[in-house]
Amino acid sequence: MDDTCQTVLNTGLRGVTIASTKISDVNGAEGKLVYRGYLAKDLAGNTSFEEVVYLLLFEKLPDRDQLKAFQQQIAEQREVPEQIIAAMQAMPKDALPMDVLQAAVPMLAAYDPDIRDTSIEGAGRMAVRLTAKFATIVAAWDRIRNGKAPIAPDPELSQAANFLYMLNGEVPDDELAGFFDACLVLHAEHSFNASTFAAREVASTKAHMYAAVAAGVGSLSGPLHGGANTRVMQMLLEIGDVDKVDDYVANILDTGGVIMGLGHAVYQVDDPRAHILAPMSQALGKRAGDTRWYDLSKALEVKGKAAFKERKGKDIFVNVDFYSASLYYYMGIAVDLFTPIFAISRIAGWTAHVIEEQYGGAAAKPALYRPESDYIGDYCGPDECAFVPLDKR
Ligand SMILES: CC(=O)SCCNC(=O)CCNC(=O)[C@H](O)C(C)(C)COP(=O)(O)OP(=O)(O)OC[C@H]1O[C@@H](n2cnc3c(N)ncnc32)[C@H](O)[C@@H]1OP(=O)(O)O
Ligand SMILES: O=C([O-])CC(=O)C(=O)O
Repeated sequence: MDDTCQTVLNTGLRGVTIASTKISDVNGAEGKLVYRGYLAKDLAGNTSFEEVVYLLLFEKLPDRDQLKAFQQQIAEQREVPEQIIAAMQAMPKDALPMDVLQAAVPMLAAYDPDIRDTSIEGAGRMAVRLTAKFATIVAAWDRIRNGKAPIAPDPELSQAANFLYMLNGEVPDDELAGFFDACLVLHAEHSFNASTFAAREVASTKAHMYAAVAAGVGSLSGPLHGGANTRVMQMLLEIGDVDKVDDYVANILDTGGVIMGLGHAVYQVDDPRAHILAPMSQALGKRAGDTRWYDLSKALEVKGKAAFKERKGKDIFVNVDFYSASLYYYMGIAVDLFTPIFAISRIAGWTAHVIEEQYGGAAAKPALYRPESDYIGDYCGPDECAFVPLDKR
């Protein structure tokens, strides 16, 4: 390894700043999340997902006319080529939804008329297409795997309401659509999280947007990242009852496991998004006349935090995936769709970051991410091993 390199071995790059960005800021100490200067908590519930996509892509909030035109642009791009739907119909019905979504990304690239256009305008059009179509793919897959025909998108509906409509065949009421919209707003962007970093790393090679986004989807699927929301719900279902929380927590910590939805690589306080998601989960529980999953989440938060502190002598906090789980469950969404739902929102952040990576961020950086590694493998004594042909080994 080059002596001039800063050594941050096996730290997962925690605390290492690798590039500047104008897109978002995560203040881990204060628990603040800012999208292009605006607090995400001020945007959720007060703006639509489409407004936030516009903000992330075009660096400012739209005025009324700009928003109307942008909503129309998104609505016009929601249809997915029938060949891709046919390919999905040919897939095994038990395929993982994140695999299906990831597989659809290069297929979408094959149908994108701008795929050879390297201009920033072309990238912007690709970003809009991907954002519009992700929701259609996720909803279509859920229907296909359940033996139902996909529902065509309704251009009159918002991205949030249209997703729920394409999933269930029913237009959601305002409260449900509003809550789902707020979820999309809250999941849209989070600086250099693992999946965005993966997307930016691919974009740094000058590969096209779809190649970068496919990497982002793969990274988001992991249980330590976006995949945690599905695992949180599986954990709640496994516990099943508030009375069993103590035993569950003790057992998981005794066996070196992790409580899904707790802990974060950056936040040293509660994730600010959890404070908005939790009351929405509680409200939907009340509306359903069954607050069990919210109550169980709350008990798990309290007891999990206390047990962690007792054992490790330090605090742990809830992250975005903790309360989104019960919230989506109350919406009647299949548990393994929670992470694809994260993706139908985070696509906005990924595409904004790909554009920033390729067409200019806040400051110049070398085009290609290429860190060093420390070789700790074998040599044959002081020298490299002498090669032995196959038939002499
Ligand atoms: C959208 C998102 O990506 S948000 C994150 C979603 N992921 C999860 O909810 C999965 C559960 N959480 C975790 O695994 C972790 O908290 C992470 C990966 C998210 C962040 O981890 P980091 O801050 O890097 O901490 P790290 O994994 O190094 O853990 C530090 C210590 O806390 C422990 N710890 C961290 N999170 C948890 C948890 N949820 N439950 C129990 N112990 C935990 C670790 O075991 C480790 O203990 P040790 O020091 O005795 O080895
Ligand atoms: O920032 C992270 O490490 C994970 C996260 O919360 C997100 O991607 O929303």
